[in-house]
Amino acid sequence: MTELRGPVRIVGTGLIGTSIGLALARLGVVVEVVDADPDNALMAERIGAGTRLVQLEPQLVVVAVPPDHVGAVITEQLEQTDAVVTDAASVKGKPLADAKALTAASGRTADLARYVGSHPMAGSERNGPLAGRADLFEGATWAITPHETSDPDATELVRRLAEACGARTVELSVPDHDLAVARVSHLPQLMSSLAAGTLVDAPAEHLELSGQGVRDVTRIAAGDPGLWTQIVAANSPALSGLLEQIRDELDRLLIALSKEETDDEVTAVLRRGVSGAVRVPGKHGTPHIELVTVLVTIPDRPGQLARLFADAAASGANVEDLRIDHSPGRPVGEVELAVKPASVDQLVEVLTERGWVVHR
Ligand SMILES: NC(=O)C1=CN([C@@H]2O[C@H](COP(=O)(O)OP(=O)(O)OC[C@H]3O[C@@H](n4cnc5c(N)ncnc54)[C@H](O)[C@@H]3O)[C@@H](O)[C@H]2O)C=CC1
Ligand SMILES: O=C(O)C(=O)Cc1ccc(O)cc1
Repeated sequence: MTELRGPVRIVGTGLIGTSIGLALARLGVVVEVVDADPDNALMAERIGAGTRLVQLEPQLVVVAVPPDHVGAVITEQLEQTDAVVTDAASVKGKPLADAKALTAASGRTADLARYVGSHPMAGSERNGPLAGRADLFEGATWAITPHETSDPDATELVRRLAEACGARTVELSVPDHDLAVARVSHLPQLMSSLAAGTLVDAPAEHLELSGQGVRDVTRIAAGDPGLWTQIVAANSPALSGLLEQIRDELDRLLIALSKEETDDEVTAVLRRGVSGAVRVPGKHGTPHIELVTVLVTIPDRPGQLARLFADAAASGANVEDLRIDHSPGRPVGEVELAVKPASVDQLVEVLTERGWVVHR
């Protein structure tokens, strides 16, 4: 009963809906794509995320529309089908409250047993079907958020959906989910936007000094302001608490900076940051592991990265993470390889032997 057999109907074929469609279609699941914007549904179909008209009843409906519309679309799909319905919205409290109000108004509260919320914790700052990727959720975490009356079989089917997309699932209550994402997703988005916003009036020659740090901090600021306004507004209670905490710390920092002796307070802020940053789990949801980074200078010529990886592999080191800092106009780039401490000596030795310029 809980096997994911399909058909799966995807309502909303933007970045997330198209990526889910591509992942399922790859496994041979029949996918139907629906979108309020016919061009987006057509584009999703053309790139292989599903078909616009599937004559069969869906087993599962995935609602991947912006948060403000999710509750209404969930309700509509519960009414029109006998399928299990899930959604992918970045916030779970508001869609559930909207769906409860709408199903109560039409006397169909019992339908909600077939609804189980979910949230894939992967995406990008891009939107629309063309940004979709079959491997977007590979190795990512996917939150499953059953509510009080969700049917356990429905919850299991939604878990199967996440697993079919290559994700690992975590089950959370709706309020817990919203608190968690306020910390790990919505606050970082606002901090990135605030930092990037200070660059709007910066002179071009200041921006020329930009390195990897500012790129890292501002990457997600490029996210769609329309979507993020809906996410932030829907999660305002959880976010307000965190923003008040940041405001208090900013006030303390400003007072410290206005004094002659600022070092202790500034160091305290920076130390707290180090302690928080190491708590962020590593890739594939595994606990954070201590890694050592090795910086390699790489000539800007075709084939150099492939040669570097082959040489790194020859040393026996497994590259756990990778960053390429390549400023346009420079004849060389820097590649940062992160490896386990036990393999770093051998890596540096082999790379140096083979002519690479390596810094630790
Ligand atoms: N962007 C991201 O990185 C992530 C987004 N999400 C969530 O996934 C959902 C979709 O986000 P994206 O794919 O990024 O947005 P998107 O803007 O790329 O796609 C949204 C799609 O929904 C369609 N749509 C809007 N209202 C509709 C309606 N009433 N009925 C049918 N189609 C409708 C739009 O035409 C568009 O094609 C949102 O709820 C978002 O919170 C979840 C994880 C990551
Ligand atoms: O771009 C990134 O790194 C993200 O983290 C994307 C993202 C955006 C919204 C979500 O609800 C979940 C993930």
